[in-house]
Amino acid sequence: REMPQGPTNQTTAPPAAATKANVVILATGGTIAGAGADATNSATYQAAKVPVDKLIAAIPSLGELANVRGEQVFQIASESFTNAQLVQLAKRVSQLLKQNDVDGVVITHGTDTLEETAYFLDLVVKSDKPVVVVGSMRPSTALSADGALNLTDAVATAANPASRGKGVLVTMNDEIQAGRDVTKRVNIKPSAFFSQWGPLGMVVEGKTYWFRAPVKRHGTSSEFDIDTIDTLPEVAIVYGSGNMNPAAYTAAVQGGAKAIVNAGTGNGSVAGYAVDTLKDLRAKGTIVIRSSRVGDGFVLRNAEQPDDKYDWVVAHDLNPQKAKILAAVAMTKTSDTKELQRIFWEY
Ligand SMILES: NC(=O)C[C@H](N)C(=O)O
Repeated sequence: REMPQGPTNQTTAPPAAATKANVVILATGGTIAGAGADATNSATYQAAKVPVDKLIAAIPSLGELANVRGEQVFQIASESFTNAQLVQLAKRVSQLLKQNDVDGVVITHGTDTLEETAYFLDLVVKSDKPVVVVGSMRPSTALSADGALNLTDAVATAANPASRGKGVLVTMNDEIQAGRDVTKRVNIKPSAFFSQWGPLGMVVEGKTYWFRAPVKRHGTSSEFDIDTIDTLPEVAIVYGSGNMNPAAYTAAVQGGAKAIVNAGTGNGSVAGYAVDTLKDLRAKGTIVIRSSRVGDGFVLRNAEQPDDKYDWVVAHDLNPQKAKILAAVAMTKTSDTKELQRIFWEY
């Protein structure tokens, strides 16, 4: 849009560029950078195709919210994210946030594992500056594509000093969610992201509106720091179901897992016929963490299973994929189960 010209309009001119926040957009791929063959292709497309400079250029109004610049970190679909990439991305975020000329960071990301990355950054990036992770459910080539507005909301949130100290945030479908709590709940609609504790706020027409703030440890109050983490231990999730095969637990450990997150039925329960397998693995050193395949609620210690007696850990309200992230981060420091349980209560 054209800005007013000439001396008579000077008092109504937008704020000078120097007063705007500097936001770096780190692009990693995903559907937000996806492209389909036709505008009717909302679900059939290739993720991770459009480079970050093109994403930014497609939304000229971003420049009214902040001084933005892009950096292509990866170009992948998020289901292909590895621990090595998580570490590399977090180190880059940490490095950027230490710069005086960076006020906030936005990360464009596939939605499949967006919740893992957001929680990981929440735990290990020691800064109060806003970090916002964003994706889209439809590629930019589709009718009613959601990426441009989600990215606009992310930049608006990252540029706003009110977003500082609230942990890593996620902007999807007009909402501002806590990176710790949010999870992908629907695999095909723009309203895909949900937190059982509710969104923190909303973004409407480039303005943020806040209603709550996280209480769990994160950012500068976290004991973890990406600057001292180079690798993450292997953690496996084993899914509970009726008539499940306990050999899945053993196979995970044989495959290199140092911890198993049990995506248990109900309140993180374990089939009676599988208990001995898990007790045996724990006796040989594997960390056993009880989470639940049920989306909401939280696993209670010593309910369903005697965790004190078996020396198991409970995942609190973290779903299995979030519990996997916290376990991996925590185990860079300790394999003491009392310490691990403390960490699961606090983060
Ligand atoms: N909507 C998406 O972004 C899904 C895609 N598979 C990804 O996670 O990269």
